Amino acid sequence: MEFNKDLDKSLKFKTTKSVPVVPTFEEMDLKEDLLRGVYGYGFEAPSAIQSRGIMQIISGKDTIAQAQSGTGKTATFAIGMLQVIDIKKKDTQALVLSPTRELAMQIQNVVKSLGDYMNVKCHACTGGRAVGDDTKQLAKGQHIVSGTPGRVLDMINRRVLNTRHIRILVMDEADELLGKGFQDQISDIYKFLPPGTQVVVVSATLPKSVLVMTKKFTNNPVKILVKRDDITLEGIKQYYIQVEKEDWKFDTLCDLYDSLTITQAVIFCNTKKKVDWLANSLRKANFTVVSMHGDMKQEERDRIMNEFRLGNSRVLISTDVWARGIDVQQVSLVINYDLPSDRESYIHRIGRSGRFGRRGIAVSFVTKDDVLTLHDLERFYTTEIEEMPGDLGSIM
Ligand SMILES: Nc1ncnc2c1ncn2[C@@H]1O[C@H](COP(=O)(O)OP(=O)(O)OP(=O)(O)O)[C@@H](O)[C@H]1O
Repeated sequence: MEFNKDLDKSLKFKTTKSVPVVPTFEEMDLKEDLLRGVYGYGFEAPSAIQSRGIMQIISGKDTIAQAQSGTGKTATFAIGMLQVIDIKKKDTQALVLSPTRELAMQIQNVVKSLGDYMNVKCHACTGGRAVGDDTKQLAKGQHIVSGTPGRVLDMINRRVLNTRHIRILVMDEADELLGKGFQDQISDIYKFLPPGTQVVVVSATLPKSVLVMTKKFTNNPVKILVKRDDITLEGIKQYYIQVEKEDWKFDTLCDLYDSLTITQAVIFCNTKKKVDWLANSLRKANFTVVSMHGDMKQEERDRIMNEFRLGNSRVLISTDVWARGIDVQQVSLVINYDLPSDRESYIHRIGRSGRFGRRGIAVSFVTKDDVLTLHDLERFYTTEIEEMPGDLGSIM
């Protein structure tokens, strides 16, 4: 009996008591050139997760950091890493893993910007590019590597990425990385890291099954967690539109098009094929859209990302390759043309809007078959998804 009780206790996950809140960046005692980088990037005060997480990471403790979408998790681990690396040494001292190439590159950019005055070298090590380029870049010495699991593992196996001096591993979107698709690669990479490597686990969603799994990688971690009913953001209003059947979605979307272009919008479909079909159909109907998914060549993906980030294209259609982490502040509207197939994806998708306190709107198209899934989302996150009032333009 005793044993079971203990096991039960060990499976309870709660935010660690006594995680201090540090209200300003000055009080974090950061290196001067890092602090300059933080202000230079335009940050004035730390967000909730930054006030709690940065110092824990700097202290060297394994850290599980959960916070709502768009609330500054990237800078939490970026500032943490930049503070602890020794810039005088050329070795790779920190490794960040994330599930998509675009996210790994975005993280590289954030690290380089925050670490600009430190002259940090940070390389994005992602699939879809020439291996030779990685080899060249890594040979120059990179303090921090931000990559996708497959390419990172490949570079380690080829002895191009030396793991001997790595002291911190960040798993961004950790629940995705520890899911079926990446689990084995993550375990393989982990085996190459020096014993005692500090592990930082980050995501907006951390289901219990994943928290259980983190036990394999972490040692008595500090936990900063969000209760399930606090995961959805007040600033993102959630609506649904009931459509009789699948065929009606297209006309519904066409009716909304003008509102989509007021700022920028992302439309999610569940398959690559459907993304292609929807993009082509909209273009045939004379609407301007761009699309992106994992079967496209990397140069094409890069081009679309650039155009979208610049605001030159306003409506992007994509798969869940775009669901996590991607930060384009001008996105204020997310459409689920298809409802996502899991609860976590819903949170990540709608979180592409409403970045850092901005307002966002999420609209899900719901057929009769989806009604139960929609109710499940409402119940699970204790949130309200209302029927969309007539005119989207009027609520934007
Ligand atoms: N302290 C800050 N002050 C002002 N802006 C900030 C601050 N921290 C982060 N931001 C901005 O907030 C936006 C969202 O940050 P970030 O992408 O790190 O969110 P996230 O928590 O990782 O979200 P997601 O769960 O979607 O990955 C970014 O544009 C970032 O530059």
